[in-house]
Amino acid sequence: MTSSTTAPAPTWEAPLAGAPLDATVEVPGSKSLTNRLLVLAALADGPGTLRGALRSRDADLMIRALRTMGTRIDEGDHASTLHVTPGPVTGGTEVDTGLAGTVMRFLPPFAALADGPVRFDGDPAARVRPMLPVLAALRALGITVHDPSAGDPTALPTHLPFTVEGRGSVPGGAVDVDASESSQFVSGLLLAAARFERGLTLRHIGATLPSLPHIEMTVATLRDVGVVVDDSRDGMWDVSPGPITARDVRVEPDLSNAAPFLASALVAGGTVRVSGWPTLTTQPGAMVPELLERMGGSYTLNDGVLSVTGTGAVHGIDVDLHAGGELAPTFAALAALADSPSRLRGIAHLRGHETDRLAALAREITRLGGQAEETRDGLVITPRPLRGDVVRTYDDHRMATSAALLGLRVPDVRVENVGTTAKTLPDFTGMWLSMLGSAA
Ligand SMILES: O=C(O)C1=C[C@@H](OP(=O)(O)O)[C@@H](O)[C@H](O)C1
Ligand SMILES: C=C(OP(=O)(O)O)C(=O)O
Repeated sequence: MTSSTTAPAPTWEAPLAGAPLDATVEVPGSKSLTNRLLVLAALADGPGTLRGALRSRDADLMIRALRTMGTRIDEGDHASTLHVTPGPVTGGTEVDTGLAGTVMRFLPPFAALADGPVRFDGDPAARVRPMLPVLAALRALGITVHDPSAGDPTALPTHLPFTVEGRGSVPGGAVDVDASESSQFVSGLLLAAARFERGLTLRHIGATLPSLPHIEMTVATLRDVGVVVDDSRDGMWDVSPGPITARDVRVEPDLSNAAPFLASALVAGGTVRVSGWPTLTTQPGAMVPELLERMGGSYTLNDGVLSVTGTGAVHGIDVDLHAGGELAPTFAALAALADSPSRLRGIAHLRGHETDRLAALAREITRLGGQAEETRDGLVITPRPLRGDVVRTYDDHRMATSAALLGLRVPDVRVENVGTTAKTLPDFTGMWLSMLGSAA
């Protein structure tokens, strides 16, 4: 008898926490900072260096894309040290965005500076992520953006794939953008704007603006390299034309990637520490300690070491995560393990993330026997006794890490395609196991 059944995808058995935790975790560099600093280094007035940079799929896609557009990037003694030598931005090339929002949204404005066409494409899952606002802004600035392989090659593409026809310079000026689906539309335009002849006056015209800390991160990284940015009016940014100063910078650890590790202390009890925690940061992960405290943990920050301690009790929360949507999968998993209902609000834009995260979280929590419902702009999660099953991850690194968090308490959670964590954290399973290995 022949069978056309394909073998089930291998799954990773999420380990149960056998005892309270006592672990210190070293989290690699921030994805958001690494990919901003790489873009700015590639546009700078001389060679610069990133230290403690993230090396993961998203960062490596950014490195490859910048190299293909004329930037030289060499590894130093350590893979996380990157020496960046800018060159003229070259076209006649292709950029693979993978599933990286930072690559697909930050690089089209950069490619507008190229001396020829730059074709963008990515993973199948990337082809449904929103792109129109940034492409419409480029077109309004006089840049041709089109898909030569489309039925109407002059139409403005709404999604990947597309081609940006660089002409060697961008006049710049004033433009509107609707960034209600992603702050990355604003960040991408601002990052290249100092190299536009007249700079850029950008106005957000949408009803809501998610991920403000990430826009503040863009403005702060621009100011750090000498770019003049006026953000004194709400929803408006004015970037003056001028040089971008080459620098030698250290990248902060990724606080959003620290979140599932710190949250483990609440689920398993005990203490989890993350070293290198900045006292001042624009990362939305800065919200994590206070949110964990509201859910039953306690924390201290001493000499750059953040320690979160839990008792195993997790309380429900009503929280607006508009400013830090990328934290939602971690908090949804915690909510499913809590002793009272939770509401996560302000995160409608998660429907355009790596996957439709609201649908994916509701579906997977329900699959384990939990109760999770989508609302217009978030999730309502009512704790129920959970049972093990395969958790689908939909190419989403944060679906995988949140499934691991559930697996600390729910026996027999098997995580489909845990390798998807390589998007931002290539050694996730090793780090997770060593956190548990040091259980008291
Ligand atoms: O600019 C950035 O580095 C990011 C901005 C946010 O995007 P959205 O505003 O699309 O949520 C965030 O979720 C993403 O992980 C990283
Ligand atoms: C939304 C995320 O990623 P991206 O940068 O691909 O948008 C994320 O990391 O949670």
